[in-house]
Amino acid sequence: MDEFLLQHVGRHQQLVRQFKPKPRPNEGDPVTSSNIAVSTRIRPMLDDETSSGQVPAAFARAGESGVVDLHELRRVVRGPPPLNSSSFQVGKVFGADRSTDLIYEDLVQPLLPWVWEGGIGTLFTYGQTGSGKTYSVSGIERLVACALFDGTLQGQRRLHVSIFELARNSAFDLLNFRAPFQILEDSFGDTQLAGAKEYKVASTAELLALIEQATSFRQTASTEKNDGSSRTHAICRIRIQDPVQATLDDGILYLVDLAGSEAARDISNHTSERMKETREINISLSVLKDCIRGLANMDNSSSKYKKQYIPFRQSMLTKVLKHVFDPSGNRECKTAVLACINPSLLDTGVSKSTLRYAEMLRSAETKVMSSAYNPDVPSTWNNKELRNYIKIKSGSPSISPSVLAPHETGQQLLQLSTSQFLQRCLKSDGVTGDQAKSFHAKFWRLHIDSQRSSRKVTASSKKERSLCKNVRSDKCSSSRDPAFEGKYNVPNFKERIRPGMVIRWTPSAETISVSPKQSLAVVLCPLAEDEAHVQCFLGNKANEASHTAQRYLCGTVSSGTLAEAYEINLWAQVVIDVKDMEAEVLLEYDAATRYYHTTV
Ligand SMILES: Nc1ncnc2c1ncn2[C@@H]1O[C@H](COP(=O)(O)OP(=O)(O)OP(=O)(O)O)[C@@H](O)[C@H]1O
Repeated sequence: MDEFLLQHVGRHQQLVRQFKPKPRPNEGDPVTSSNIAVSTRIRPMLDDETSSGQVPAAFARAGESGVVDLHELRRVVRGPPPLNSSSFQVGKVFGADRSTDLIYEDLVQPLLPWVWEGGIGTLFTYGQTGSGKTYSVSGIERLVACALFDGTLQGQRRLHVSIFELARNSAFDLLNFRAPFQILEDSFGDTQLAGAKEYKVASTAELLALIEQATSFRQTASTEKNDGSSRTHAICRIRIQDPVQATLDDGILYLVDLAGSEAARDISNHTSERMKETREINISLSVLKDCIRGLANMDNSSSKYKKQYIPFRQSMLTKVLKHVFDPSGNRECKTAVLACINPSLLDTGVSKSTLRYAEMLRSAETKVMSSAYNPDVPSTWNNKELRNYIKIKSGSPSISPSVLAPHETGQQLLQLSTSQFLQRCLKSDGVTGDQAKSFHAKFWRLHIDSQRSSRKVTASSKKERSLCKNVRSDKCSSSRDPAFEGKYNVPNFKERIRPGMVIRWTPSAETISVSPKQSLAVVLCPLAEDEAHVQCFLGNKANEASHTAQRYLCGTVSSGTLAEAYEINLWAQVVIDVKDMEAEVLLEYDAATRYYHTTV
């Protein structure tokens, strides 16, 4: 495939120059107060890539913030290869000309006041091998080391640092000659590093010296893509303790540089030992992806009722990142994710997968904002509504809304630990401990009361959401619509209906009670005129009707978390009349996300 792509770089560049992007549907204002910020960095092409004839195929879209365009060339039997373009929406895109300083200012700097005040903040980078994860994290670590001691953050704090790596599902201490240690969950559900060294640091220079020491111990190897490839996940954990209020939770900042995923092409020359190591890395990244999927599928507006299984205990990496993924976690955390992309034409497949997960995480952040405002349900309040409540209901003197909730939503304030909540209240002039406790109790009472009646709310918002999903799938592109068939003299799809074909359909008045919301379905088998139900899938009966059947048993197709991503539910079936079928739809399976996508 590489050879084919390199042979056609000229055509690729010409088609990319002619590419006219379709504007992405307006997804509303960018989310600014959510707990997860997702950005993408497209690194520059490296000299050896350019000299081997590779060209860039991933671009930040000009004029549309947060959109990445990815252009592949598709191999066809006859004729010149066409361009297959996909676009992805993330929070921000940092193109090849953007510096690490800029990424730090945008993604990580906002985490620092948060962890300084006792919150948990995490930055993790992911992406294929050689995509610039270590380059980005090491730059960011240096900037964090400066910012923590430059006096901008107010108040006295004690800082403690551990740096370790995860390899083969075990943990090794990079500040203690790679000594192995245990990662355990304590009875409060918090992750503990049992046996890892933790150093107290009092200056930028001390912190930088520890980071450098850890880097020298980190396990690297040469890969097809990267001479100094990190073959482990490296984690720098900075614990921030307030010596004046020792009973408060410590703030924790995690800076995580993940090992890169390797495509089949990258591992062709691996020894069996390296293959084993690659398998372990891929397993832990796959669990991470399952956790991202779980997080994206979780409905934050009703999380207490719609339990989503997030398998964060299945790998050491996600155990360490438990605070990011555990839906029942008792501390609010903020997470910044940097999805790193190698722009080369040869890497579009893996880049696509990286970007799909970035989109999934972004959909997790948008859901936090999705529930409609209800004055009796604190979890539906945005920051302005929350501040208003604090101003009116916090007693006299009133608690300062900008100190208690500088940027949080109601849902986020509920996730704040009690000690953090009280500590913030006490910063307002004249507010006593009793007043702070009583306001905390009042806020929580309102939340608990709202939960008792929220089952009804959940049911109705579920209905709204599935209607939205319907609108989205109605818009899905059909590559075999009647216009196409007429123009290119292809037999009408209704003459070609066969098992496995995906069709778009509109439920008629009779079928609407069966499945009012489905608009895509996969054909399973024809039904004879008199057959109300399929009786035997293995015998002749179910399938003996001719291909001119008027009704088909079909599996339903539901929308996934991403736009234009679908899941096929063979077990949820519906009988569809041919007259209700509108067009054939081509879906492409993406093994990485385990969703089907409409082909471009
Ligand atoms: N933004 C950038 N500007 C210039 N060079 C970069 C940039 N990002 C990465 N590089 C270079 O690309 C190469 C690969 O980067 P890096 O080692 O950070 O990749 P990685 O994603 O950490 O890879 P792995 O997963 O294999 O560890 C390095 O030589 C690095 O210096």
